[in-house]
Amino acid sequence: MKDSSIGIGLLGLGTVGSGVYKLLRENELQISQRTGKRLEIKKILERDQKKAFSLGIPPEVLAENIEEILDDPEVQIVIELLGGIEPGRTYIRQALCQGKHVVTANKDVVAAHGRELFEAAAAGKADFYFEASVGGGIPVIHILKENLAANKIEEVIGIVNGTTNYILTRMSEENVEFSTVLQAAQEAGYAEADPTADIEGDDAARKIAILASIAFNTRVTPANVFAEGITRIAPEDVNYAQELGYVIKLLAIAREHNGEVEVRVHPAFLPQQHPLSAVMGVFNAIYICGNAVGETMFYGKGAGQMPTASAIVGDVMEIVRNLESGSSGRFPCSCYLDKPILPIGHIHTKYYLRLIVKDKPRVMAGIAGVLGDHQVSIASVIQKRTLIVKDETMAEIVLITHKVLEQDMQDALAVLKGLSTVGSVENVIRVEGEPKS
Ligand SMILES: NC(=O)C1=CN([C@@H]2O[C@H](COP(=O)(O)OP(=O)(O)OC[C@H]3O[C@@H](n4cnc5c(N)ncnc54)[C@H](OP(=O)(O)O)[C@@H]3O)[C@@H](O)[C@H]2O)C=CC1
Ligand SMILES: N[C@@H](CC=O)C(=O)O
Ligand code: NA
Repeated sequence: MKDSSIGIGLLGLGTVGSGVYKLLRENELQISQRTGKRLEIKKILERDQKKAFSLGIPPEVLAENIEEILDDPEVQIVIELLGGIEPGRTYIRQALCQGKHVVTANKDVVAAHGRELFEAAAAGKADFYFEASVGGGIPVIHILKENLAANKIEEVIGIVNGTTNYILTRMSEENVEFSTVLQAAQEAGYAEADPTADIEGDDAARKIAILASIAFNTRVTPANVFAEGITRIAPEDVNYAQELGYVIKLLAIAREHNGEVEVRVHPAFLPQQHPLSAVMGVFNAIYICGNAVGETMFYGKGAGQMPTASAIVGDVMEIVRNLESGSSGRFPCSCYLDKPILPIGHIHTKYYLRLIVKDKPRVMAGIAGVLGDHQVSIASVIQKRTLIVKDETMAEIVLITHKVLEQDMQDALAVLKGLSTVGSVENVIRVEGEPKS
């Protein structure tokens, strides 16, 4: 009789790993009914043994080292939830080369070392699934790889970092200090071990690199992605956005233009009527436009123990079904092309500028002159606040520009910062779309 169980090796028993352990136990009957197999965690690699004890895991399940898992013939599936690049990358590669199937949530590793690991999966005729690496519980990887595979994908725009969306939501709804909200996100288990990756945009950059690679069938790595985080966002910017009919979101944007791939992560003014504007808190959403399907959007919790565990166990169950049907390793190295990446200086977009300038005659004319010299045309101006800086009366100026080449905007800003009449350029935020008039 065919073995009725599938052996699993679990690497990491932290936020997500413990969630996977709990989900496999809580939904054991449903999972076995849907796969025809009992999923059994044979070994766990976790250096903080208190986490195992708190879950009532018997000591004999804890592996002394990775070899106990990689060399165990009863371990058919390895779940990597250690975080960071090493040793996860090495363990994943070793498992795949040995023909063990792997599931991970590790976007750092998948984004930076995908090519190497897909080649290892092909060599080992093993499945390598990473649904949890982007959008947490949202099945966006499966949707792009399978359900939307018939489309020429035109653009992917995502709110793909739960920590920063949670921070921006609370800043706009409660006017809470950035540091207070970041601490709350860490306590909730949303943030990375090093939250800099979240707030500086690097986590979102890894995720859009993965999505763009699949959507445009090309290799995009985090090094290709222009990334800017949310640390410069001030309450004034949130209020001006609201007044102008926008919200501020950390957007991950990927488009293909005539064979070139545009891929960037930065805070953006998004019209309040855009579907992504309604995405609040730790929720993520990925808006995908394909030439056949048109506009679609997928929404759910992008971080957190159980939503992420849901994606992990879903991948494990798909691997079990593949084992049963003899279709493991179906995605050998996809024929990824190497399409050129559009340099950030070549994008055309609108900008929000917030400047502190001397409150004197002809100052505005001077600023308009510099912008005009760099083909930057002003669409609207707000000046309603003055403040005293070093005993001098200054005015806060907010400008929205028409679309302009990024390089021209950056050149203009360099000149503006040198003007004696400009106290400071407080913030520059790209604008995506038009608010409803
Ligand atoms: N948290 C979330 O909502 C989401 C997380 N992810 C990804 O999932 C992965 C896991 O995240 P998360 O569970 O939050 O991270 P945690 O830091 O909570 O868990 C990682 C666990 O692995 C342990 N560990 C790390 N390195 C080793 C090692 N070399 N040997 C043994 N144990 C080790 C850690 O121990 P110690 O505590 O001692 O470091 C910790 O217990 C990451 O790649 C993350 O990016 C993806 C989507 C959502
Ligand atoms: N720190 C990440 C966790 C999920 O990938 C986030 O906040 O989205
Ligand atoms: Na996902």
